[in-house]
Amino acid sequence: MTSSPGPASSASTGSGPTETDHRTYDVVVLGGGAVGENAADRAGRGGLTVVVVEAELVGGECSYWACMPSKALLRPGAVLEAARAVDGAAQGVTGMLDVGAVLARRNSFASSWDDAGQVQWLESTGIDLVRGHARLTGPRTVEVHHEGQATTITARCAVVVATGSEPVTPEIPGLAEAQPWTSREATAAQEVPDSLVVLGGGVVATEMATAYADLGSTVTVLVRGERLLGSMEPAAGEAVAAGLRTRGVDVRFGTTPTRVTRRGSGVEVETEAGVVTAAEVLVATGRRPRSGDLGLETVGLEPGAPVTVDDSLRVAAVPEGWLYAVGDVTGRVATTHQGKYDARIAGDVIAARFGAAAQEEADGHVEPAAAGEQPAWSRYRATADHGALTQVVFTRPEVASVGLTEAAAVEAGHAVRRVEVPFSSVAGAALARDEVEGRAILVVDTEREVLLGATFVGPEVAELLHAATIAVVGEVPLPRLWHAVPPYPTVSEVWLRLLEEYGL
Ligand SMILES: Cc1cc2nc3c(=O)[nH]c(=O)nc-3n(C[C@H](O)[C@H](O)[C@H](O)COP(=O)(O)OP(=O)(O)OC[C@H]3O[C@@H](n4cnc5c(N)ncnc54)[C@H](O)[C@@H]3O)c2cc1C
Ligand SMILES: NC(=O)c1ccc[n+]([C@@H]2O[C@H](COP(=O)([O-])OP(=O)(O)OC[C@H]3O[C@@H](n4cnc5c(N)ncnc54)[C@H](O)[C@@H]3O)[C@@H](O)[C@H]2O)c1
Repeated sequence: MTSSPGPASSASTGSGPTETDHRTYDVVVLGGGAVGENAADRAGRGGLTVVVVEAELVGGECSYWACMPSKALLRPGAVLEAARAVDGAAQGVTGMLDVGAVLARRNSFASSWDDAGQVQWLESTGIDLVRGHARLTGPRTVEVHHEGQATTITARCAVVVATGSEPVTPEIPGLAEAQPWTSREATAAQEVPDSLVVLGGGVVATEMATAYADLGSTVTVLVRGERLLGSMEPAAGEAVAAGLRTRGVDVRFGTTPTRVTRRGSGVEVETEAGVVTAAEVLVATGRRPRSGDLGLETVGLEPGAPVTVDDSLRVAAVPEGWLYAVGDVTGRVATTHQGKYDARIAGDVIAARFGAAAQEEADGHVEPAAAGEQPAWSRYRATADHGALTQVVFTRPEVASVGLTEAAAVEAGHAVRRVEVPFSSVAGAALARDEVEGRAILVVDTEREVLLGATFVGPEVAELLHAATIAVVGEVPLPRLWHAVPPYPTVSEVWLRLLEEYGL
């Protein structure tokens, strides 16, 4: 163990990996996505030598094929629509989206799929990068293969798995052979197809249906179940379905394809209710942990399964506490911000157990800070993963949620009251756009009079969410929230309406 970040030991004399390259670091992070980067950064700040192993682009899915490019595709349509929603401004907005400019701006937000900037950031933090596909070969040992060469890396302290997730393609006859789009093609496309069939009713399906409708595609969404955004409040899915239909999207519920065939310049999607043809088909039916080819079996774990962790992000099933996992691969969270939260905690736990501070404590015979179970809301325990997850769906209307839905709260055994108000009761919302739509929902624990969850559905509600998150995480009693006065005339006055509706 070294006491400060710096060059780690290496058996290699050359500058790059060779066939006999063997390196040793305090911490080895498998996967350089946004989440892995954060774990590496926090461990490094704690005085440990760290290497990140990355098979594709440093920055991962979020930077190049997920959050950033998808939001860049969605934003221009949202801005145009916001202007059109206000009389006086609407008259000044007479044109359509400039599709070429939208795609060019998206390219820029995806750094043109070049990770030089993120590599530079790694270098600036003193974290080393090894490119290639990593596999565990046993406790604390990783082998990396890249362009015919192998590097063996030994971790003195910890290995962190941060390899993300990959899309699932359902077993529909002909679908795989039809070479469907996944979220990668949808977020990176350089041309807009005339028409698009989307399979799925979750976040990717609704966001990409919105984006491609904005860009001029004729979009059909085939949903297996009876609602969109099934894990959120039902009102969210209903509003998003209505919003998509208003924008010309054909949303069909209770529809599962029976066969998909690519013919000439398009695809035919057969369903029990008839055939849908389109230029492309996008599969947006969920993701699975990217853990199938990671050597998990060498340390007693199941390849392909989520890498299950405890609240310190440690893989408890592996003895001696050297294996950690963060991000999508854990099956615990599926957003960048929640993955990064876990990564900050994992990095801090590792630094506290093995870093310079831990050394000082151990020398003084004091128990290292992150050993053992930590109290709720400790910086070494991912408490927010249970009951305070946040998410924004960038559809129109937007959906922003934190914590438990009413159904989840009831199922968890809480005494619950649902409080709901329309944005039409808020002066600031009427100023923001001429036709006010949307609603705010609170889920209140009536025994403790604190919030268990909140959902906002409406235009540009994303920025309203953090106040709710603070109330949930801070377990702020509603009578105290009464003293948090929202300015007039802002949309945040919806908080006042909600508390009045509750009876304060
Ligand atoms: C279309 C879309 C839009 C999204 N939009 C949002 C959003 O707006 N906001 C949000 O919070 N979340 C969003 N998400 C979710 C978000 O992208 C993920 O939660 C996030 O990328 C997970 O980060 P991660 O670091 O765990 O995994 P990834 O970003 O997948 O990173 C994992 C990295 O590990 C590397 N890797 C994998 N296996 C190996 C190996 N064996 N050896 C070496 N390297 C390996 C990969 O190449 C990759 O770079 C979106 C997802 C999709 C699909
Ligand atoms: N704004 C954001 O935060 C954002 C945006 C996009 C994606 N993401 C994350 O990425 C993850 C993946 O998104 P997603 O939309 O692919 O998954 P999802 O789990 O949100 O939705 C999957 C959808 O596919 C349906 N489905 C599943 N199997 C099917 C089958 N065999 N046939 C037909 N339909 C089927 C489900 O019923 C559901 O409607 C999500 O967990 C989400 O958190 C986040």
